[in-house]
Amino acid sequence: MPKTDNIIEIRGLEKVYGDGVEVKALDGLDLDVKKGEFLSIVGPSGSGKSTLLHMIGILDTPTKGTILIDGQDVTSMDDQQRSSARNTLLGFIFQYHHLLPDFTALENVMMPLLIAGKKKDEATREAEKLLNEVGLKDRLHHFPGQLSGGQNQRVAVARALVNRPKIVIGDEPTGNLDSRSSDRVYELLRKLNREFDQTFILVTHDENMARKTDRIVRIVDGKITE
Ligand SMILES: Nc1ncnc2c1ncn2[C@@H]1O[C@H](COP(=O)(O)OP(=O)(O)OP(=O)(O)O)[C@@H](O)[C@H]1O
Repeated sequence: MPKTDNIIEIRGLEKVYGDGVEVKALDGLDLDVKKGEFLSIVGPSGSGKSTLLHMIGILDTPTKGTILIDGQDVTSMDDQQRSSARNTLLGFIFQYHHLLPDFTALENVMMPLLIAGKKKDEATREAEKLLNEVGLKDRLHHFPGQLSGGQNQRVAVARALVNRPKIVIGDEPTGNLDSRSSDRVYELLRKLNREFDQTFILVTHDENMARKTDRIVRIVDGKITE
């Protein structure tokens, strides 16, 4: 196979939902994403953006087509390989990835590091650093129930990024945030993208943010139009 600097290669991707009334959410979609690219996905409601993100996140399987992530065909993996690829390659900034209510902001962000086997001191330091960067230095020991929606979202952003996944995917990562917090989160993602050569793929309705990314991929009716 020829060597490529693409971290993601998608070919002929199709997703059909439903038995009875069928909906073709993705309709033969091709997409290459370069390592270290910062990409935004835009398009009208129902065009297939979240479906595509779920496929890239190895959270759902396509009806047809292939997805290569970091050279591995994730569409031919069994469940165990899929979950291992998900844990080692990907970070998620999704609204439904809830924080654990009985743990503080700091503990929630430390969790992925502790699971990965890091020492508590080191995990604490790294989690504190990221929480500081998302502007929550003075909320480390608050529980999710004591934080606002936007603050919880920033905790979730810190948690998704803390173990430096190669690819970070986000569905409206700045959706609940005011423009100042939203800019701040974007700047943080950009900084990590440059420092650690992490690849970012974000679905967004925020044209302002989309314009700042390296490339805008526009989806209409399950196909890429530009
Ligand atoms: N689990 C499902 N079962 C059946 N149909 C689905 C399912 N998920 C999505 N769809 C349909 O697939 C199409 C694409 O949905 P998708 O959520 O990917 O769109 P989207 O571009 O993310 O929309 P939005 O911007 O509104 O979030 C829609 O017509 C939707 O109704």
